[in-house]
Amino acid sequence: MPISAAQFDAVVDALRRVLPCDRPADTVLSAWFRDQRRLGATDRHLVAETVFAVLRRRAFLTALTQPNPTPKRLAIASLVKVRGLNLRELEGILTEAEKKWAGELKGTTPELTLAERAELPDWVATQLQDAGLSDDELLALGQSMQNSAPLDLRVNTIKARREDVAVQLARDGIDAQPTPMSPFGLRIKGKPAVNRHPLFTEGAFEVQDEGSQLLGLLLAPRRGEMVVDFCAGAGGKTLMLGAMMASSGRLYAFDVSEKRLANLKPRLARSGLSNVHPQLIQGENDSKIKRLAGKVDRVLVDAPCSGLGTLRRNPDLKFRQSPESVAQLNVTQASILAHAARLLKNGGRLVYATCSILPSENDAIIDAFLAAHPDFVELPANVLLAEQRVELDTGTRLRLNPRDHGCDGFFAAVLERRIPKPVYPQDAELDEPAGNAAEDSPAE
Ligand SMILES: C[S@@+](CC[C@H](N)C(=O)[O-])C[C@H]1O[C@@H](n2cnc3c(N)ncnc32)[C@H](O)[C@@H]1O
Repeated sequence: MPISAAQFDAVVDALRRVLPCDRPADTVLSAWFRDQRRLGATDRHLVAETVFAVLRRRAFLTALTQPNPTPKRLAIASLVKVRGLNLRELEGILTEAEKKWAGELKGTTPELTLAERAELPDWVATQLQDAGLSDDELLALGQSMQNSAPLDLRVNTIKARREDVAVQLARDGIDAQPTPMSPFGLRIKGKPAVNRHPLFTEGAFEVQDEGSQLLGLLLAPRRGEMVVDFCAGAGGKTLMLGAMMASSGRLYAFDVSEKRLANLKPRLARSGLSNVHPQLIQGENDSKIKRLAGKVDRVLVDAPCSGLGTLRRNPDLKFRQSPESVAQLNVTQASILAHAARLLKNGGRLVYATCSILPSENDAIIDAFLAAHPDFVELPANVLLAEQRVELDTGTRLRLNPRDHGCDGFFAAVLERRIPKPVYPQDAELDEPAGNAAEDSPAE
């Protein structure tokens, strides 16, 4: 479809705002859209698609537009080389010189390094290669992150059944197929505005990547249990855990961000759950947490991370993360895990998860934790998923990526606390008390 001069100008202006990558691209773009009242839905879609295409293929497009990778030239190169528009479709937009250059682009293939072909920063490619990824694997992983992500829903099982939601959506022209792995998931064809659908406002489903849903299945919280979602954010996973507990027991949603917890409130209201207790904490050392030590059945640590597994949705993270920012995150991740682990009673289960593909945020954190905590053992994720009838075997630790699993890049390890029996009976009282889950509260 041809693109109009106004649409093209909008793309270039939006790119100018987004490309410095000093703030999240989706935040910058949303703010920019708020000021562009004259743009209709089709224009906005085109602008967003083109901006994100440039971010996803920035190394390739930058090489093509040397020595002058301006927002305008990046936009032209993206439309011609990534989207495949022909020059007729750009008629009336380009100057004669730009038309000539765009014509030459058609037959140009720039020389790229392996990391550039994978569209990954050098330091990320190096970490992955050091962890054993071959050139072909690195390339395939990087390329799978260059597509846009599908739209997945998680059906709220306390309000609806997956089959019924799919049928109702189909009646409204939305194609929703069961996700291949998660028993609660639906994958939507295209990008319809599902958050305006009555089933969404009634709380029958939430938007959630299938990979996220698998983390809940690993934790497998049960009715009546005491559960902590340590890094609950806006509650994507909290709501799933609450539904898995059939709205019974107690589910604490901790986070240090007041704003994110505030975003949980309307979602919680829609969900119909009555077992969720959001708690703002000052950090992993907060006294509210200490009061729960040794009393909790299950803890989810969805740790703050680089987000490098979500490059399909947030391609700007490649330019906003660095070895230094990841090193800082590693310190926080290890500290959160160590503090969260103290909450568990004997036999309790903890899932540590990230949406990162970097070994330093994943295996390195778990290996160091296990070496320092002999009272924890690791449970095999593949066996736990098989128990939940999920056909997926990535070994002892869960490792998801868009190339092999069609969902975002996720990592998870499952730990169980096994406090050794005291050798001398008088030592028994030194153990942390098992506590009565439902009656203990961190805040009161
Ligand atoms: C990956 S996000 C969580 C996403 C959320 N679980 C969801 O499913 O929507 C990580 C969260 O950790 C929170 N966080 C950062 N430092 C923390 C800390 N010391 N203790 C608890 N939460 C923390 C951040 O505010 C952020 O909301």
